[in-house]
Amino acid sequence: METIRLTTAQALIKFIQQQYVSIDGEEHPFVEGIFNIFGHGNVLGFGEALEQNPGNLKIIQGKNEQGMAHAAIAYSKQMLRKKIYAITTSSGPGSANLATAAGTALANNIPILLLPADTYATRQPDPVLQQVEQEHSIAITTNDALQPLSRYWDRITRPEQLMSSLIRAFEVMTDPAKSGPATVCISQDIEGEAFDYDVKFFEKRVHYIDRRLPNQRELDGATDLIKTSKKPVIVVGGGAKYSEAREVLIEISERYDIPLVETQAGKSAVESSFKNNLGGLGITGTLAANKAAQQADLIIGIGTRFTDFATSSKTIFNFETTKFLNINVSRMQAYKLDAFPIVADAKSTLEALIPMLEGYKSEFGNSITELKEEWLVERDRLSKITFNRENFNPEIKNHFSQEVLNEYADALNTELPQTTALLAINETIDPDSVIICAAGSLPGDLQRLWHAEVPNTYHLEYGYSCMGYEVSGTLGLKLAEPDKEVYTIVGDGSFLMLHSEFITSLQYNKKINVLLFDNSGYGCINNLQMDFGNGSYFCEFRTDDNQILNIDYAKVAEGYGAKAYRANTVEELKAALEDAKKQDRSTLIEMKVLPKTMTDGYDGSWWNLGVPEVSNQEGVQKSYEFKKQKLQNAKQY
Ligand SMILES: Cc1ncc(C[n+]2csc(CCOP(=O)(O)OP(=O)(O)O)c2C)c(N)n1
Ligand SMILES: O=C1C[C@@H](O)[C@H](O)[C@@H](O)C1=O
Ligand SMILES: [Mg+2]
Repeated sequence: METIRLTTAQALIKFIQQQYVSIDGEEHPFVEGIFNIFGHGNVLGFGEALEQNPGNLKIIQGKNEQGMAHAAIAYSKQMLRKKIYAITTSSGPGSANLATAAGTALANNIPILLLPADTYATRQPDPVLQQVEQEHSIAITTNDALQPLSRYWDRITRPEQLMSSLIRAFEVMTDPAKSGPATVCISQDIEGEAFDYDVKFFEKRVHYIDRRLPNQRELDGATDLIKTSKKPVIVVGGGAKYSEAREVLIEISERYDIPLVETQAGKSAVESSFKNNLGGLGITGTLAANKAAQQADLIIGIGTRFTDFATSSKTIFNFETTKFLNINVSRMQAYKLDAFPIVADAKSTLEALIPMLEGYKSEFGNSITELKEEWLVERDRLSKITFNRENFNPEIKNHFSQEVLNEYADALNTELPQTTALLAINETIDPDSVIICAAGSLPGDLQRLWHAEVPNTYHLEYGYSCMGYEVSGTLGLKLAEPDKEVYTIVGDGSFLMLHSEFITSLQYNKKINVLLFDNSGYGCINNLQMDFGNGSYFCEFRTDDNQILNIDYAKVAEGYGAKAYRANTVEELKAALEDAKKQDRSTLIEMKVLPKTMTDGYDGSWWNLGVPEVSNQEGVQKSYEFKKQKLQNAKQY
């Protein structure tokens, strides 16, 4: 056997450069690059291996392990899971910082390769710097915390273990049904230990991402269900986007009058202007989509996990009469809601189904257009909200008095409502630019209001809805879309939680644009607590003497070296957006927006929250009674 003597880290770096994927006949390398933050756990092993043999890998120094992993997730998500970045971190806190990102990748089914360093295999220096110690087991390290957050997890304590481990990791990451984070932890002494590796291990390896085809039984069952339904509705989930099913979704919808409604992950699989696209479903959905869903006697879930928030899946449908048909590459997902399951690729399934439905028409007829038009009137209204200091009735009603709203207007020196600002942005930025968001009130506003007219230009991380994904993710977006403008849509809370990769974007000249909506608080959570009968409690950003915090975020951005703008009117905002397009370095536009001016929920969408069963507050008691009533008609599982 021909062998090559390499350290474990050298072998790993050599191997990942030889991994290719083949999709629809196109082949390319799977690993684009590697983010790093070096510490004592990885600087010698991984650092040396990368310095000696970076090959074509793009090497990027991150500023926070979670942040750089979020950038990697966004890159992979935007590349429709066809390419990834790997991440090398030190041990202990460096790897612990990956936990949030691993969860984000897992919840969203996004492949990334996490390579945290681990404690010593020899245990000689134990406890090494940053090693935690448990009384009941010496084998547990910080990296065990990543096990439940990884789709694949392994610990390398011998150089030769690397071979079988990496083959498994890449098999998992390149399988659409299992895709998610692969975590390979490497004992830091083993990173540098050498072994005579079989040269075959380093030969080019192609992972075929084939489209799984539906079988005849599945197709017949689906045809029967659709043909016997009067009002079927298609839920376009993330799987439809990854499968690039745009054309077939439009075709089935147009030919058979079947409305499309979108999840956060599915939005922009089909452009918003498509006549039968009714927009977002669920608690953050549109009036049109939720009305169609309530009328439906068949829900066709395509590549959706049916999360209850993004689809109101357990409450919005009529469970006495509505049937479900799920098309999903994951058997686990396809089983949900007692559906008739088709375990197959979305695009291939629709291609096969379309001719089988010949002669069918739903009973929606013109009502799809009517629902859409009714919603567009509402959207237009939301674009024109203006504040006044006497009798302003915000979208989120009966929470703050006029006095408190005026206090915000004075403290933040603004009269800008959130929906007005957001729709001005939608109007001003180029349609092929890409926006990203993850948490707070903005995802709801976006799912309802944003018109994405170019496929794959709406990037929402709403599987984990992780604050801090937004700015970090935009760096990954720019790596995936180097020729487009990319925009972070972010609240002040999320910005404060994590924005360290903004600096990385400046460092490597990867221009991103941060659009910061500052309402001085955790606005959506404040809405939740007050909606359910509580007071305003620790969700506003107020000082001990009750003053509203006013942070100069533009100055913060300038301090980093970015071009910054302050825009508190629509005119200022539009001018800033136009000027930002001309810049070649990262920009930040700070908008002070009034609280309670985000969108509210529409009829039919409801969210099961942990409302206290007993409370002295009348509002809480009423909320609990309402919940009990709602749960009577909700699906129990
Ligand atoms: C990492 C993380 N921690 C906590 C939460 C819970 N959470 C969701 S939204 C939110 C507040 C968001 O505030 P901000 O970004 O200012 O947005 P706003 O709601 O004010 O528009 C919190 C604390 C979360 N989603 N992610
Ligand atoms: O708790 C939450 C409520 C949602 O409104 C928000 O978007 C999400 O980030 C969250 O965590
Ligand atoms: Mg806020």
